[in-house]
Amino acid sequence: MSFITVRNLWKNYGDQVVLENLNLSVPQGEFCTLVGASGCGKSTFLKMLLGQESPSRGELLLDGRPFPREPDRHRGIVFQRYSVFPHLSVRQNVLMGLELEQKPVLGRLFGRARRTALARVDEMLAQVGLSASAHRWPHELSGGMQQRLAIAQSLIMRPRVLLLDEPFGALDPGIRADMHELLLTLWRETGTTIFMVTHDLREGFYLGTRLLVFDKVRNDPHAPGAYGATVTYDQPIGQADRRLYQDIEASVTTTARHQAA
Ligand SMILES: Nc1ncnc2c1ncn2[C@@H]1O[C@H](COP(=O)(O)OP(=O)(O)OP(=O)(O)O)[C@@H](O)[C@H]1O
Repeated sequence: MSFITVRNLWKNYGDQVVLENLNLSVPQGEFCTLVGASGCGKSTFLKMLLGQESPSRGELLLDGRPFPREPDRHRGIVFQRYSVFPHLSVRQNVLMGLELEQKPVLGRLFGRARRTALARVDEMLAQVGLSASAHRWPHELSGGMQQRLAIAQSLIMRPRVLLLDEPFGALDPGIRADMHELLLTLWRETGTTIFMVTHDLREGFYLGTRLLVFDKVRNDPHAPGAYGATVTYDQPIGQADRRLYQDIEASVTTTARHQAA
């Protein structure tokens, strides 16, 4: 059964076609990795899944119903940077979502409700290895720790869909490897459906259960905005071979060169 259905989806900004004719059917618990040349509309697609942007044409369905037009607790997002609140401690950053959910006006929990929420927060911090940093400020954390915090902040809300926009792009290779293992563990534990944008095809192959390549099939050098990108490869990972890897890398590089020209 399709959890997320994308049907004949288009997105334009003014005269510029960014995405054209996207069609996907994604079951619950899938880990989709999205790759493609810069400017191919990967982040725009995530923003539509989040409810921050709406499609120009076509359908986006969650459990067979139109996607909520506003971001909500069922969809979490982590960006490459700046996903956390700099003026809140680590613990408060993770607590805030629960407080706003339960007390949308006051934004604060008291008494037993607060103790229960804090117990959940502390458990989440332990899962991402940040227990010892609970009372620190985000600027006191390394890049990897900040991304752990951003992931904790999203997952505490138990989102049905987790959107990751190049979450490890700014991290050193060693830290990235640790983050990969952490993310895979959390994904297996929570069963959440993930869409993750990456510029690293290897990372896409390693983490995902399904690889989606965004690319332009048509290009008019005189009218660069006339055609948008679409999904050119939709590949279950595991059945992928070296030849496919090379084909995808070549097609993405060719489009990147066209965009830069
Ligand atoms: N709010 C907006 N208004 C107008 N144009 C936009 C807006 N958001 C994105 N675009 C344009 O849409 C195109 C796709 O942008 P998007 O950020 O989705 O690409 P991307 O594939 O995620 O790129 P990158 O890999 O560099 O992050 C770009 O040409 C961008 O300039």
